[in-house]
Amino acid sequence: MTEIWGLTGGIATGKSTVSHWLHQAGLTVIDADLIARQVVAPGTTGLTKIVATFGESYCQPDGSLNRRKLGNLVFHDATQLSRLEAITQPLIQTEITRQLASAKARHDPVVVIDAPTFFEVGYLIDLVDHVLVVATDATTQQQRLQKRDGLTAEGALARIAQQWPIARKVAAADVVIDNRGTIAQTRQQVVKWLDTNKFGRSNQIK
Ligand SMILES: CC(C)(COP(=O)(O)OP(=O)(O)OC[C@H]1O[C@@H](n2cnc3c(N)ncnc32)[C@H](O)[C@@H]1O)[C@@H](O)C(=O)NCCC(=O)NCCS
Ligand SMILES: Nc1ncnc2c1ncn2[C@@H]1O[C@H](COP(=O)(O)OP(=O)(O)OP(=O)(O)O)[C@@H](O)[C@H]1O
Repeated sequence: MTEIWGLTGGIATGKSTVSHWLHQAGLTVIDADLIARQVVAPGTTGLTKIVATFGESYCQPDGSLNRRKLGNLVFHDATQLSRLEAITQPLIQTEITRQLASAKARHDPVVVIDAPTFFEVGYLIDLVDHVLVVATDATTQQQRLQKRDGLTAEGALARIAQQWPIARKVAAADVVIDNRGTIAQTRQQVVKWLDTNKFGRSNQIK
């Protein structure tokens, strides 16, 4: 029997950091952000549809998607974000469902679906047994996002505004990892969660 967990949080609250440790500990991780990139790689129908919808100017000279330009458009305009999601979400959903079926067929004991818009997309909640949320306060979130992605305050706040507020995600969580402190403090909480549930090998986390 495969136990399935959702892993989510707000943009830049630390999902990838935690997800990386869960992978190191031997859990099967389905990474929605990675899948979202794969379904719009050069040569895919996803990219063809994006170019047909938003225009050739959203492609770089090498034929790949101009992610920064498209991000600046859709994260400032909810209508444009909906148009993009209408293209990408069905493709992402199909691939997540396929990877989950493979993991179940292999009898993987624990599968984690790591998705930033886990609650927002609606369908993922029905696939999992429990949800783990990685959270920070709003100021820390904004500071880390600006630093990581080289964004202005306005650019960071626009991206944060496209998701559920982090407090709403925390309220909907079964387990919350508090990532306001140091990386070491967060790692300690993840190790405790793994050990308490007897999931994977927490001593493999680096
Ligand atoms: C708009 C795009 C091209 C911007 O690319 P960029 O490389 O700048 O960002 P990246 O994809 O790494 O995402 C960074 C973060 O933005 C946030 N984000 C991404 N997509 C969305 C969305 N549809 N709604 C709200 N937040 C989002 C997430 O927190 C994500 O972790 C890209 O985010 C995209 O294609 N988004 C639509 C696909 C999607 O819904 N992805 C979420 C996976 S469930
Ligand atoms: N406890 C921490 N202390 C300091 N920096 C941190 C901490 N946790 C994460 N970071 C940094 O904050 C940034 C955001 O973390 P991360 O990329 O893991 O977030 P995310 O939730 O996966 O973001 P996204 O939604 O954009 O995919 C990264 O640059 C990461 O190195």
